[in-house]
Amino acid sequence: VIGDVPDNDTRYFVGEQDALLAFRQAFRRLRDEPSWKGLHCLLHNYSTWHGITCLNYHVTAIDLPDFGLSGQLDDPLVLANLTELTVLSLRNNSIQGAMLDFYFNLELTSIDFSMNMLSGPISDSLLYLDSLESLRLDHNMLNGAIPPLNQSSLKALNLSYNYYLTGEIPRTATLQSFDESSYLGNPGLCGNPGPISCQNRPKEKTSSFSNGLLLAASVILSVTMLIFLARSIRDYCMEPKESEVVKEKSFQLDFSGVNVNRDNLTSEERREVVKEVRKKITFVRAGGGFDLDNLLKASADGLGKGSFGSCYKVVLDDARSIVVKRLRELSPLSSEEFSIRMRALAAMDHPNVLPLLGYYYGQDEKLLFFNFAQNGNLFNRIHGERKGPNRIPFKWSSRLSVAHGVARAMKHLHLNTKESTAIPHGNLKSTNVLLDENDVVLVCDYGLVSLVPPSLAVRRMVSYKSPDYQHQHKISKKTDIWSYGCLLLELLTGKISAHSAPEGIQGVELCNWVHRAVREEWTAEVFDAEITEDKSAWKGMVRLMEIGLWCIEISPDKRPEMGEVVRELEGILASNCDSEEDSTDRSSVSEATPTVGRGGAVGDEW
Ligand SMILES: Nc1ncnc2c1ncn2[C@@H]1O[C@H](COP(=O)(O)OP(=O)(O)OP(=O)(O)O)[C@@H](O)[C@H]1O
Repeated sequence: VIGDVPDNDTRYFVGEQDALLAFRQAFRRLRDEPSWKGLHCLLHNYSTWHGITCLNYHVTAIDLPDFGLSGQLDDPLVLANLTELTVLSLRNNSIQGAMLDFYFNLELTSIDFSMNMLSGPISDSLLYLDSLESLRLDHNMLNGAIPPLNQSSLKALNLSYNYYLTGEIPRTATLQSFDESSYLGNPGLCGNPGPISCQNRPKEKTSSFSNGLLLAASVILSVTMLIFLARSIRDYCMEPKESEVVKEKSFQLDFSGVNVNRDNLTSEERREVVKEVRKKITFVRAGGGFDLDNLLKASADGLGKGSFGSCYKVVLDDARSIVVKRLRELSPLSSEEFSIRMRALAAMDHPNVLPLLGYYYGQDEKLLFFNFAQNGNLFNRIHGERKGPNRIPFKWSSRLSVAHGVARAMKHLHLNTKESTAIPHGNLKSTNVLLDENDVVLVCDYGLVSLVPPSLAVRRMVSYKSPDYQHQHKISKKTDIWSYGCLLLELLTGKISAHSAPEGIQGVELCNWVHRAVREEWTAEVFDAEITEDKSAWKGMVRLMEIGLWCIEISPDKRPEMGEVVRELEGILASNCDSEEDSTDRSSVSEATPTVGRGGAVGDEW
């Protein structure tokens, strides 16, 4: 029914949408398919996308048999976000490469990849599909051993004519219950109920056997890894409180040293544990996933403790660095509520917003996963190593592009925040502005106001306290704009604001200080000495200071919108480029000292 949107309409199933888009990307036929456009299940609860079925606003079926799909799915977890998927039918296409993994598609009842060109082993993930009723993988080129499928739900199986399946058909009740037609056309496969007896197998099958052994070993290994994952997460959740952890500077997520007696768990219990853990970790971005086993094996270094928890850096085996943000003192949120909020955060996709990769929801523990920003935070860039030999000057043009990047991110957050469910940033400050390896700005810690009780949000958020915030205890877009103004003042003056200084660091009443400077017509001293050397940029600096003052107008109504700020900054950037060109010609450099005046943008007296 069109318009039948649930109350929680802020949710935007970006994960599901992304999964389908990534799937589409692999096949030209789908890229050209006119119906695969726009939102799929979210707004209508039915799909206009050919072959896609929705139920309760989730994708439940992909049914594209005989559809001319030719190509390869490079990411085996491409459909991981389709957690409600029950039917996957891609029969009689030309799909190549490895089979998909279904570790996160636990509701699957029917999988049909028959008559494609799949190669490589049959995915072990099938072992975890408790509701699987029908599995058709016939007429492909799959190799290796058959995983020991034993779900009683499985009523139809066809693995015939893959040619390269090897080893003995596992003696599980389920696999033994099918007749030989399920296994025909695999000369390396032996044992009941297949057509070839293991005794009669030719000698050269040793290699196949060892392949089988290897595969069986890898199945066991991966199950073992998953049990570690489950136990590690459980043990991780019982780690000392974050204050102790941060004090230690680092801690180990690896519990492989702990004497885990895996034999204590029946296979049924193992599967339960693994399923539970998998259900609790959700990746919200296609391609944003990472190997969880790796995550738990790596050691984690404490990055610091903030208002809502602590951050840890974890370096994965593939050298990728992940940040785990461990949240505390949240509102009591059900898994569903938490996931709606997470998906709202994930939907805030912008090149200057640090993307959420995924999250973990446990009873006592909530974790968010992000990429690590290599060049640290803006606070350290402005104030770090000030007098030390390692200080790299933070030039005007870099500061201006940081100001621009933050403004773009804030504009995006504001435009994509519905008034009714308002999630403004809420906590903009220099430690929440990160720089990646190319110095691209990534604003982080946005939207957390939606996760904490209002009383706590009021006490802990809005780092640079605006007068309206102090009086009314209301967090709004206008308090964000105030914070942005303070951030500009910090960037321009190089002074630490008392309101946003990390614990143990002294700061000044920055807004008052700048207003005094303006009132008393101080000149260049108001700016950080590191940038005033570049005299060609003074005009831009003055203009940026004026924008900062505009943002910290006492009356919220007089503060600009972020869109206006972005426009103003783009004006400065354009003239900055001009003056950089001109500055090669010394004659055009003004020698006048800058004076911050009250431009048209600045109104109220202080
Ligand atoms: N993805 C990231 N990459 C690099 N550093 C990060 C990342 N996320 C957070 N940090 C850094 O980790 C430290 C701790 O962050 P955290 O968010 O816990 O606290 P905070 O930003 O100081 O305060 P608050 O919680 O009030 O925002 C900060 O110095 C922050 O800049």
